[in-house]
Amino acid sequence: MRSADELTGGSRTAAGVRLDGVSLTYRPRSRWSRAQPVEALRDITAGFDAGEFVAVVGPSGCGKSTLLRLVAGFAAPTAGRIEVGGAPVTGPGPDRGVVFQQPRLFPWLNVRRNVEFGLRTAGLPGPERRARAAGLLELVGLGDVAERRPYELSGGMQQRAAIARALAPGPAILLMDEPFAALDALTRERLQEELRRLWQATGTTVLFVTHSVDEAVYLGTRLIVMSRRPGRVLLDQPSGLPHAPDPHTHPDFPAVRESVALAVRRAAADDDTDDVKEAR
Ligand SMILES: Nc1ncnc2c1ncn2[C@@H]1O[C@H](COP(=O)(O)OP(=O)(O)OP(=O)(O)O)[C@@H](O)[C@H]1O
Repeated sequence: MRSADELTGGSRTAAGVRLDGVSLTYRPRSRWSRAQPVEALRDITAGFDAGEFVAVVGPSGCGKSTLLRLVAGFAAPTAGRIEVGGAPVTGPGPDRGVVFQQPRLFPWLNVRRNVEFGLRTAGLPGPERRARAAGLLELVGLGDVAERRPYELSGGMQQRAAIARALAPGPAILLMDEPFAALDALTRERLQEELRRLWQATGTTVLFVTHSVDEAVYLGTRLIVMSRRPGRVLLDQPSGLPHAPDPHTHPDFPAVRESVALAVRRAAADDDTDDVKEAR
């Protein structure tokens, strides 16, 4: 049995995240555009410890993906500061692995080569690359299909491959943007369970965006509820549920889920937001 370090590269330990007064307003790219600026996030301050599983929920359009993109370094905040592992985020980096709603695998590469991709660009020698990819594919249950192309896999298998690819460089934090939203209910449940197991095995920090309160409470050790746009943090609490064996079976699960669901309902009903003001 390989250790978690061997499987994930072991090059980095999990990192904490710090957001200080983070705001982002999307502005039209061209000065000739008639589109209005969109204030997506306003003054977000939060800190997440290394190894936490942070689940972010909130109404549609409240800025969840934007928050993830900022931590990933795909965009820069209009105001405020973001640090991962104590270092300011100035762009994307191998310390942050990203998994999107769609697997976005390279169709011209087989599954193994997809997982090896980041390791190849990082210059890892062939044998080490192959060993690490094989270990990760085993861990996500794809050992048997390593030589197949993405189109030959089901949606759930493709998403497992995307998770293995994101984990391959040994990221200090895994950023996941509704990774199971496009899957059928049964596959989604299975992958949630597997992700919990992977998180426990690798100890990496996870920032996970979802629409599902149940999924957030099942997976998250830390629960964040965002307001309607411009997104602010309405609720930030530890889940308080032990994550083994299965949080679903814990007697407090329904109460925690209800408190988060209530905060989401309040956020969605809040009509004192810019979206609603603009619509008036
Ligand atoms: N590139 C962009 N240019 C302009 N506005 C944008 C851009 N990307 C997102 N927005 C707007 O910013 C707001 C936040 O978007 P974001 O995708 O972060 O929300 P979300 O909470 O992830 O939404 P959903 O839950 O529906 O996926 C939305 O009003 C969206 O329309």
